[in-house]
Amino acid sequence: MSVIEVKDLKKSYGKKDIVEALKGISFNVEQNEIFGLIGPDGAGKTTLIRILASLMVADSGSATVIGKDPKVDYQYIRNNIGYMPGRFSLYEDLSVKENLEFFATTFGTTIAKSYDLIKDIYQQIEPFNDRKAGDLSGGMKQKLALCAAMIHYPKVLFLDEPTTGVDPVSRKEFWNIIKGLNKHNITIVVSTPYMDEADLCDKVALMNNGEILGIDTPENVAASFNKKLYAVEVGGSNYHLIKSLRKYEFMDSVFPFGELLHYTDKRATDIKGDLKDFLEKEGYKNIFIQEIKSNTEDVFIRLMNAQKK
Ligand SMILES: Nc1ncnc2c1ncn2[C@@H]1O[C@H](COP(=O)(O)OP(=O)(O)OP(=O)(O)O)[C@@H](O)[C@H]1O
Repeated sequence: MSVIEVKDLKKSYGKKDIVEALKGISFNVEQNEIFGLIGPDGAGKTTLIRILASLMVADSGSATVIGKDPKVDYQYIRNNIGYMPGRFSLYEDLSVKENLEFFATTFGTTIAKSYDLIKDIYQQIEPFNDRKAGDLSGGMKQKLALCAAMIHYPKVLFLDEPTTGVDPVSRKEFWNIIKGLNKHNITIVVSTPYMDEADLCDKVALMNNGEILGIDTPENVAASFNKKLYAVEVGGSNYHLIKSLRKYEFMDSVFPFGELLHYTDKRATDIKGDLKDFLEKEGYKNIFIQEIKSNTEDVFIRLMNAQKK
């Protein structure tokens, strides 16, 4: 049996202007997996996590978490899962230690009893034990929130965008922590809008607009891009370059990717020479074209474009 089983889950908001936040989502999460919900703002990640954490009820479909229905056995679910919401939800005017003691008491436990589980993270914030939570840095706040979410030895952890707005170094540290939780037999569902974090998960669901566009290991997702992909650069305005490439009769797709453009062609052959000729005729100089490996973001953009059609 999977730790989480979700089947055709639907949820809408509003009465007049209805927003379909989840349009029939299905997936399973296995024991000890780090399962990533990857998608932009509004994809439905928070709604999904809140339903699974028993904080919201779905309109239809079914879900089980550790074998229980969050709608029915919500007390059991709440006692056995950890939930870290997207926005900092601890008491800003309580100190680090007071916050943790508060959450420990709520679950009938103590910091000492949970120390083995939280120690790797807690040791990083312990020097600030007496500091008010509101005065911690963004990264420290996240670590405190994670400790609080784990204080009762949960079997499943739901982390809703834990790294959003956190600096890159803290983001990396946070992921090291998440990876380290594996040894404690904790199954983790983590949502993120950052595509590069997909590679850190065991399995990912690519979400957009209330739908799952694909579920697989990050390696298989990246490999599912079944076209030759090229990086194109001319050392000038990407805006004009996109406009030129969109005129090219063999253009299949083109989109900005950092400083470069990512381009696919309707032909399966190596088109570097032809494309360079075309761009030269368009008046470009210093043309750089290289075949590259696709990543999760390339696949995501392709799937989103297909979803729009
Ligand atoms: N309480 C609400 N009332 C009306 N619409 C809502 C409500 N909560 C969410 N929505 C809408 O439902 C959709 C899914 O939102 P949700 O918060 O689940 O997505 P998300 O992927 O977590 O994105 P975000 O990072 O923006 O929270 C969005 O269109 C959002 O505007």
